Amino acid sequence: MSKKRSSDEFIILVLSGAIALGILPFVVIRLLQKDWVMVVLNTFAFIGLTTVFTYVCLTGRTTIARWVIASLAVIVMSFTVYLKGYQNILWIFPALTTLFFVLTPFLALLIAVGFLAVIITFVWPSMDKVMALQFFIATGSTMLFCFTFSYRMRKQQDELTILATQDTLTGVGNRRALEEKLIELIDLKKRYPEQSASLILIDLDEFKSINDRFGHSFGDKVLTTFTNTIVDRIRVTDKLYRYGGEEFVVIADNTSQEEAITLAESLRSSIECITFQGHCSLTASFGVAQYLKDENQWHWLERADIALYKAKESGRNTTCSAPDIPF
Ligand SMILES: Nc1nc2c(ncn2[C@@H]2O[C@H](COP(=O)(O)OP(=O)(O)OP(=O)(O)O)[C@@H](O)[C@H]2O)c(=O)[nH]1
Repeated sequence: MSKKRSSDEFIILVLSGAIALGILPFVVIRLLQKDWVMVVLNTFAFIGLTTVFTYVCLTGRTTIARWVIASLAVIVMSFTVYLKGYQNILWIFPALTTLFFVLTPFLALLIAVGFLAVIITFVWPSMDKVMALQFFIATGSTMLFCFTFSYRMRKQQDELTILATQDTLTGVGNRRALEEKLIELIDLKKRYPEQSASLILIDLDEFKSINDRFGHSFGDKVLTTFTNTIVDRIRVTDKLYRYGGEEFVVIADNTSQEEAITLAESLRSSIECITFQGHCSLTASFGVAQYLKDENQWHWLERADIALYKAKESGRNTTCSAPDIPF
């Protein structure tokens, strides 16, 4: 089955693959010229980059790969300019650009400035004033363009991630974020089956009547007050998600069924205490389900939903436990 690659993996694969292919002709040329030091240096870069390419291809991991590419770019280019002098200065431009592709903008800028400082010490004696000016303007503008581009791209990426995973009204995680978190958590439970995790499905009681009596925007305010109350009460490691209109899920990692019921009961009491300018009070029903070995996220949610249904049937403003139906 073919695996969809992330844009991160794609960038690293293109960079490592393209630079390795670009270096290969120079390994051959330096061999023919019997320039052994350059043969070793270029072969080192070629092997490093093909190793990165293969590693990312097989594992999909990019963190180490980013650092290897950045280190190779800086080390190999510094040695090349040191050995070959000013005639090889052109190569520092792809090296500078690479830094901004693989590292965060500020880190790339810091390393790029250090890298250029090293290069300048090597080429300074062979530069006249005009050449030096050309060098500063060309490298400075390259860094400025790369930094601006990379900074904007990262900001947009962060904004898109928030848009895709956050509920716009309440600011808690949305259904998509919930599904991603459940898949990640189930993967973790498969590796560490001795650790528990529980889901608390929460549904506000008679919320339609709040909307009908006080209006939709008042209903919106009730929803945000409710989520703020829950977020304040749960641990930082627990997370709240909006599952649907007035339905929410708390994921409590490392929490057994009994502990989750205690948590749900304390959340239920906190919600009961909220009053809205004397207009109305709020209650909610809770369904609690501890993760069962081998079940998937849908089965887990379905069991929590059965418990929630039981809570609604028992008269609302109560907490019920999910049945242990094996998957
Ligand atoms: N204000 C507001 N209302 C919403 C939002 N999303 C869903 N709702 C409303 O939530 C109400 C849910 O109504 P029902 O599904 O009948 O549930 P309920 O009235 O809470 O009754 P029970 O769940 O049986 O206790 C509907 O009136 C929806 O319009 C929202 O983002 N803002």
